[in-house]
Amino acid sequence: MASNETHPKIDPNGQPDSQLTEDTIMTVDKLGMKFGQKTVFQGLTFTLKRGEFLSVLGENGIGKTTLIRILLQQLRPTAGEVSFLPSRSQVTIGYVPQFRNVDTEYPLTVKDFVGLALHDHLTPWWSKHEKQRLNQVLHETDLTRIAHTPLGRVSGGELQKAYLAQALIRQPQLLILDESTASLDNNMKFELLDLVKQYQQQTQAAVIFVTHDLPLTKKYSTNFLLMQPGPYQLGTIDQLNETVLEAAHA
Ligand SMILES: Nc1ncnc2c1ncn2[C@@H]1O[C@H](COP(=O)(O)OP(=O)(O)OP(=O)(O)O)[C@@H](O)[C@H]1O
Repeated sequence: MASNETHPKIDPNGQPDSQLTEDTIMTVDKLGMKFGQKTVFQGLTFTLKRGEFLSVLGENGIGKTTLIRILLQQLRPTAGEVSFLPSRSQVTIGYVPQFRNVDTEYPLTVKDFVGLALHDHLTPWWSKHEKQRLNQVLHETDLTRIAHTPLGRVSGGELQKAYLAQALIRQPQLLILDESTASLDNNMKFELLDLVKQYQQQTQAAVIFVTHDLPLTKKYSTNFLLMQPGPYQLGTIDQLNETVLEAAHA
């Protein structure tokens, strides 16, 4: 777990946390994004450390998914930069999307679906080592029992676990969840995040969790980033109080 001493105090002016440590996995420096004339955010500066669980909060349309798409290099920012340490190629990123229904006729089994993430391209076989890793991740995400069930027949919670298993199979150092618990029932939300936390504790991975869910944020996060129309706020989770949230209408 990252030490609180290296984290910024609540920062209403968006000042950078300049304390790079050997635990730092990512730096975001004066990041800005515009679509045409519309500025989504600007001057976003923070660092992410191994073992940190950062919840990204903020009202609809404030730019949370845009930030994630920049981190995933799906979008190029209009200002500033994101750097990974020691380098982008040495940081594996896992991504769990928002829940979406799968066609009930979707033919792949849970196991085949999770295994898709083993390769960047389709291959007809898996190596012995890959089969072991696949079985291990199915076990860790509690999917062994339904490994041979077609994905179109599983519940919403099981589907999200399958996406999580896909994201974990390459043992990412950074795991990004973009509203991945939305639409799940309460028990399932906690179950999914328990699995995330378990992985994080085993590996010291960093987690970025985009959410509107405050109970989950408070239970699992070490830190928060609150995006809002004025200056954004960063802080440790014990600094996330009602005043901060009310000010942001989050
Ligand atoms: N490709 C795009 N082209 C133009 N505008 C975009 C594009 N992508 C996002 N936007 C706009 O950028 C703003 C931020 O969108 P974004 O999806 O990042 O918000 P969000 O905080 O994730 O919202 P929500 O909580 O509803 O998911 C919105 O006004 C959105 O319409």
